[in-house]
Amino acid sequence: MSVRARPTSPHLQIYRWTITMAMSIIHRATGIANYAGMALLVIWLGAAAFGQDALTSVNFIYGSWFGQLVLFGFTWSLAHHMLGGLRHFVWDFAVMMEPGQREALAWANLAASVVITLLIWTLFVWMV
Ligand code: HEM
Repeated sequence: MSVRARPTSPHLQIYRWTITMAMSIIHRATGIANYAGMALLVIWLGAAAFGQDALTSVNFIYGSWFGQLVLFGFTWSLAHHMLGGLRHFVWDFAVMMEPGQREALAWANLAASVVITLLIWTLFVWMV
């Protein structure tokens, strides 16, 4: 029996990628990453409350190259998500929604998140 091709509804592999679409997906992904990152913060605070040995162990893991990579990613995730939240706040006033404006805002979100992350790490990690 031959199967008749059914119409396909649009999905990610069909839509042309745009920066606003990518930012929307990244906003949700960073929201999820923020949950995981907050768990790392709670583990660190818990270890500090537990005692010096526990704190030293967690600091050792977080201070390793992999730990630093994860924390760097978490910093970027927080910065990117916070700026994304502010972007939604701007849209709440029904501005910056026209073609060109929304793309500019999305690129600014991405660029500022990288700048803020590098600034935080420069000031609070690399220069300390
Ligand atoms: C550790 C802190 C945070 C966590 C764990 C978190 C988590 C999340 C998650 C999982 C989502 C996705 C929800 C969904 O798509 O159904 C989300 C959406 C959102 N977050 Fe956050 N978030 C955090 C901080 C923030 C901050 C600081 C802001 C604002 C400055 C913010 C603004 C928003 C907004 C506006 C949305 C909705 C976006 C939309 O409608 O598409 N979030 N957040």
